[in-house]
Amino acid sequence: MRKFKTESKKLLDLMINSIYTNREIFLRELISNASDAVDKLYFRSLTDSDVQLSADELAIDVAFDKDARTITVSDSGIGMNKDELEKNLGTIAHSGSLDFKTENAEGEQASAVDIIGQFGVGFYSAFMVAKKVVVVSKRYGEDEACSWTSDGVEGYTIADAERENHGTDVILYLKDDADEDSYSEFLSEWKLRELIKKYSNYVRYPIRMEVSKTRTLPKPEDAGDDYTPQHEHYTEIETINSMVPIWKRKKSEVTDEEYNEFYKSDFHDFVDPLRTMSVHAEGMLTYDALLFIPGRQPYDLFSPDYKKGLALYSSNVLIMEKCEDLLPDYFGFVRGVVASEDLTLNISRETLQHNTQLRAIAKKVEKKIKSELADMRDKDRDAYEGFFKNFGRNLKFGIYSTYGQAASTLSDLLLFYSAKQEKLVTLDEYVDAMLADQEAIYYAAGNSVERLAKLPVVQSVLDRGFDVLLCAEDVDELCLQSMFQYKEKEFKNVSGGNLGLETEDEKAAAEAAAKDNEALFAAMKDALGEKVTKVSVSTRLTTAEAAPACITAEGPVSLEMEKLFAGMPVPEGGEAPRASRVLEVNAANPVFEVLKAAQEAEDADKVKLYADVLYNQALLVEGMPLEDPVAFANEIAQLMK
Ligand SMILES: Nc1ncnc2c1ncn2[C@@H]1O[C@H](COP(=O)(O)OP(=O)(O)OP(=O)(O)O)[C@@H](O)[C@H]1O
Repeated sequence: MRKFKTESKKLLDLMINSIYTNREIFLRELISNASDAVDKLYFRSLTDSDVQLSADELAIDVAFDKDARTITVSDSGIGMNKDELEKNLGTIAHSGSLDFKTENAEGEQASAVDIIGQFGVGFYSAFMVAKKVVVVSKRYGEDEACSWTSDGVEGYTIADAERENHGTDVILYLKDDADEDSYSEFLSEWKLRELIKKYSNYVRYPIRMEVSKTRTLPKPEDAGDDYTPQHEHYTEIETINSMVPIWKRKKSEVTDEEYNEFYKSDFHDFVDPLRTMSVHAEGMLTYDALLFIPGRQPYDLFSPDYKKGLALYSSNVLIMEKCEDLLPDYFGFVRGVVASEDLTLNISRETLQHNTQLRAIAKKVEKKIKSELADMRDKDRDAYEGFFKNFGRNLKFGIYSTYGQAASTLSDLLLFYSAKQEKLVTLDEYVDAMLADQEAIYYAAGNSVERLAKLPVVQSVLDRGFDVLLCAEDVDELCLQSMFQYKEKEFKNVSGGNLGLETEDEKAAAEAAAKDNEALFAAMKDALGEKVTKVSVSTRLTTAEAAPACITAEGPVSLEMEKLFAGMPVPEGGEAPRASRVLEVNAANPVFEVLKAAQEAEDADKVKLYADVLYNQALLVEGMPLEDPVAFANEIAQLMK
């Protein structure tokens, strides 16, 4: 069989320029290699009693030199000799680390190490930012040090070198700044610290860097009253990473305080999380997850800039800052971390090869969040109401945007304001409190609970003993309508078509009033024209005390939805959907007698005037805009004359 030939120059170019989308990951890759090298030596110390290591040897150092434009990553790990430099860095896609892992997979101590490398390409990412890379290395237990130098284009040279102790220095000579590409940004303490924190915070060995600090000098004894405190700058070696991932620790051993601090620092919040959840799963896929429900609503939650997702770690190295696939949209407010050693990464470590793994984790994560919320709803109602105030909208929108599909997960988490109980209730609580003969779940939609509570149509349902959910958020009605029903009880808008709540007597009375006053209703419909589809006798306003008239909507578009659609952009040539409005007249209210009298007197102008006034009043009560407020004001003035 013939062997494939490779154009190594082209392959290298491909490695450097096509694999990664984000060049700042070069530091992550070099630190991961250093960590692997330390890990290998640590492994030796566990399996060979002649190998004794000091704590200092189990560390990684990062340094930079602004003038020389270099960044150096050093470790006191296993190191490489000439042959290894040739094999590992001279062969693209050869991973000495993968070999190590495979060779030692069976050993007793295998679980003590956490080797990150597997593809044999990460090192070359250095050439995204460096025009030259020099590696100086000395293999543990050997006397000679050697170096490997390359410009990442033509090839590499290997030579003898000096290094006191075992380990490796990787020295990057940064590229020159070009118009749009600045490499100098990496030559700063602040930037390197940020990158270490972001990608390598949980690497198990300390990553140290010299940092500059300021301190106040002690006040001299002979200082006078006018002494102003003096400061001095100094440098100090500091460990930048926090090393132990909090999600790897047993829940019982971590204090709430520690979880809260972790949440606030890693997710940039200044308020403690409302709830913290931890998941540890073993089996086909072993992983840990640490999830937080924020204690406040992020200011950009509903802006297009908000990105949902959980941080994804593999072998303690950050793979994705926000892995969207781990969270459904409706739980997009949850922050947290998923960490697993079992993920099949793609070569750039930017994504996974198998989405089935993500799907399996996402399913578990969703279940966990749901059960946590249900638990809070049942055991800590105050906290839950606080949560719902912040994120209830996400849940309602989740039901609407999935056309009701998410209702099976979310509907029992919803809260609505009950007009009868004057507090927030769940749908279960509403259904449990339903009267024996109640067939539907009644709701009213508008823009404030207080206003809705006063609506005649709401009062008429309450008067019959039925509770009404007062829905004051724009998404409420869309959410209820996409669910259609809850526990086989249909949702019904109290200002929708006939609710069928009237008694036989009321029905008969309404029919009689309609029959006796056909001409009056025809005249009123005539007067109102296209504004209404019908003027009829109300079967919901049936007492003298109830309002003289109300507006209801027949058909699928409710009055509240009409308002909502009116605020949305309409496609060209289209028209915003309108509700079919019905003016319902209360035949028991004294006003009806006045109407009848005007009709009997054949005073068409008066009938028109009254119809207009009643219609506009009903619109006002509903919170609907008047089509012609000036005309309405004139009509009222006319009545007063
Ligand atoms: N600091 C180091 N000390 C010792 N060996 C190293 C060091 N850096 C790299 N190597 C060797 O070079 C090999 C290639 O490194 P490279 O970063 O390209 O790939 P990798 O780490 O094996 O895999 P991946 O592409 O998944 O990161 C490593 O497997 C390791 O054997």
